[in-house]
Amino acid sequence: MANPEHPRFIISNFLSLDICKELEFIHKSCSTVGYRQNVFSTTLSHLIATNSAHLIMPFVPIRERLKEQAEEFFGCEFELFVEFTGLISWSRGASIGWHSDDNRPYLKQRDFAAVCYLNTYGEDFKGGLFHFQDGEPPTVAPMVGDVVMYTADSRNIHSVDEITDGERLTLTLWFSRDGSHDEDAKLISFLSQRQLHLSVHGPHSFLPLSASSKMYWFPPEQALSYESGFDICFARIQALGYGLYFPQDKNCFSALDLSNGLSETLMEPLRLTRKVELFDEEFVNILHVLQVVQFYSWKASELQKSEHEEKINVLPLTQSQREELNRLKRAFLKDEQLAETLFSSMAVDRCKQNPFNWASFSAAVTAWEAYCDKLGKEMLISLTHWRTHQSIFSVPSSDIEEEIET
Ligand SMILES: O=C(O)CCC(=O)C(=O)O
Ligand SMILES: [Fe+2]
Repeated sequence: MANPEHPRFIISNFLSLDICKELEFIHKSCSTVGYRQNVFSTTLSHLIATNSAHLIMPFVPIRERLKEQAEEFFGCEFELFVEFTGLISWSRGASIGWHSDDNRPYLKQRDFAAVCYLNTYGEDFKGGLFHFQDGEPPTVAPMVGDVVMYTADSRNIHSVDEITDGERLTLTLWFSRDGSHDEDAKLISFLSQRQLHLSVHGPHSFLPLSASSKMYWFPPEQALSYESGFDICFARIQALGYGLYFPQDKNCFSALDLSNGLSETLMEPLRLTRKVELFDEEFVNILHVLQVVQFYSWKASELQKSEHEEKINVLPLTQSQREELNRLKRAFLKDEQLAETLFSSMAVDRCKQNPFNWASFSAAVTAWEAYCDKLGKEMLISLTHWRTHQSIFSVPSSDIEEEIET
């Protein structure tokens, strides 16, 4: 039973390293500007809104296990509801002072919090220690895979120190006893609207689409003028050592219509470059490129071990293409220093272990499609069960396989 004065728990190694990496891949390819300064977030409804609903699948078993733990630990007689699920990253400069999680009139429905750490204090970021104002333990140093759970009321006033380097990443959930705040019901209704026309056997479109390009400009108050700051997708691609290039014929950058929004341009088809080379395959938009490059980062060591037969289309960049590339960079990374401060990784050594090569990158493009296709099928079958039960849960894999076969 929980200590009634400060009901809280820490569970070590709750999530495997692999699932933490998968959630990092999802966040780094789908996040938008967050609700606090220097914070970025990925919500499940945002995944649905950007045609990436299949990416909610990895969250399903985790939400289920966390809810069970919360019900058991906090001795709930009735079932709890997940009120919110989101990936949240904190970059340099982000922090939060003493607060309880239900401290606003519109947050009163929050009864319990679960914060899962997806990376590690001291290794992936500096600063960012979690403190409870009273009781034990006074401090939690985030460790990949660990979870801290606490009641959202004033018995668990807490704070997070300012991040001073790297990026601190969490999966954060809140639970409510009040069924009218059930996130599942809202997500199922949204999914039904978006997915109804898709069939399990038909061709899938898992290519990401933008909800609103304004959500990707940092800082958000500059998203109307684009005078300073940067596009967060562009910055993440650049942080991994790539550049972007628009095929000249279609979207001539010099003819760009700024009144339409600078970031709108990034929703046009484009190509990827690295150093002095152009990868001669078209991506539908920047979100597509971002998912593939983040997928490659996640899977690089696996992909480099396997043999690749495919023919790889890589061309040397011409002088005029290089100039175009730099022009784009100046437009989308107005403040390159700020982008580097927020997104540069402390764990550079990991990249050195997996030197880049186009053959394994090409294999990543194919592997990413297979990954999305598999999750997409699972999602569509699960949705029929979720609709029946008005609840999001893991449908047994035997049921899913049976329905894919028939
Ligand atoms: O990330 C954490 O450790 C806690 C964050 C927090 O307190 C909040 O989001 O309310
Ligand atoms: Fe909090």
